[in-house]
Amino acid sequence: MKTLRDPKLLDSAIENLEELQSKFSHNKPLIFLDFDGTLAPIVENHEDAGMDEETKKIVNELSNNYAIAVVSGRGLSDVRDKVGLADIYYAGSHGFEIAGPNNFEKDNEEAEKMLPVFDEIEQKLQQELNDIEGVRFERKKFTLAIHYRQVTQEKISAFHNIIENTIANYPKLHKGDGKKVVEIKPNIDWHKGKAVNFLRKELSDQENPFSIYLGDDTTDEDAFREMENGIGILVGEHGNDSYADYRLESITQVKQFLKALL
Ligand SMILES: O=P(O)(O)OC[C@H]1O[C@H](O[C@H]2O[C@H](CO)[C@@H](O)[C@H](O)[C@H]2O)[C@H](O)[C@@H](O)[C@@H]1O
Repeated sequence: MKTLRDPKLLDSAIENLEELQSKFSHNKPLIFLDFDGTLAPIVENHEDAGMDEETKKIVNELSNNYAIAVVSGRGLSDVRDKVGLADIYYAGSHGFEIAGPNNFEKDNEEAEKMLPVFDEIEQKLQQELNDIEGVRFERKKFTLAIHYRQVTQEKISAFHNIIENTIANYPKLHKGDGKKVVEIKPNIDWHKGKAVNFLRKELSDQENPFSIYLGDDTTDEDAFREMENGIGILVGEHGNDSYADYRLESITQVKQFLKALL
């Protein structure tokens, strides 16, 4: 059972590398990687995010030695294009759409039924938020991100109020938060943690394979908390307590850590 802790009290995964590696010395771990804030730096416009050449090379080499999956809030096709590796697994839309090698595909069936509701709320929110400058919509298959990184401080509470009032009329949807983004998701008991547990069965023949999950945002907490046999590593901070076991300060440290696994 994982417990919530102040991230400042978490041990560094880099400074405690030997201790950490000893936990899986006889058992090659599965590796789960979040994308934004973990493999790619957070940038002003969501379209511009990307991995640098060094990170691409490390993830590519890692995929030759380990079973890996990238688990992202981004849409599946978007994150797959940005990572660019054909032979690994991906979970997009916060786990609602999953794909892997040999044409493996698994969309959440309940979420599938909600696509018309997403179309409706997207249109409605676009009209209602039209007067707030800087709002950016990002439609993923099963989730809708509404970015406010470029909204001025004095408009932010109006932004949240409009979304709150609108979503109150849509019981089939619920609202989550991320870094300067509101995410509208299906109101279904499914998230990155459940997607990771599903993938752990796909990626391994073992009953309960050892796994490592690296992530930076509140949505990654679902994966840290649900991890049955493994280590969660929080990258940077998201402003709240964490279920992670270790921390890394930055994407530079993520690269150092992943290189050490090669
Ligand atoms: O689960 P992740 O892979 O971490 O995706 C979470 C969200 O990341 C993206 O938004 C965030 O990164 C943007 C680019 O750096 C930044 O501009 C934005 O403010 C951040 O919230 C992505 O656009 C979302 O769809 C993901 O859900």
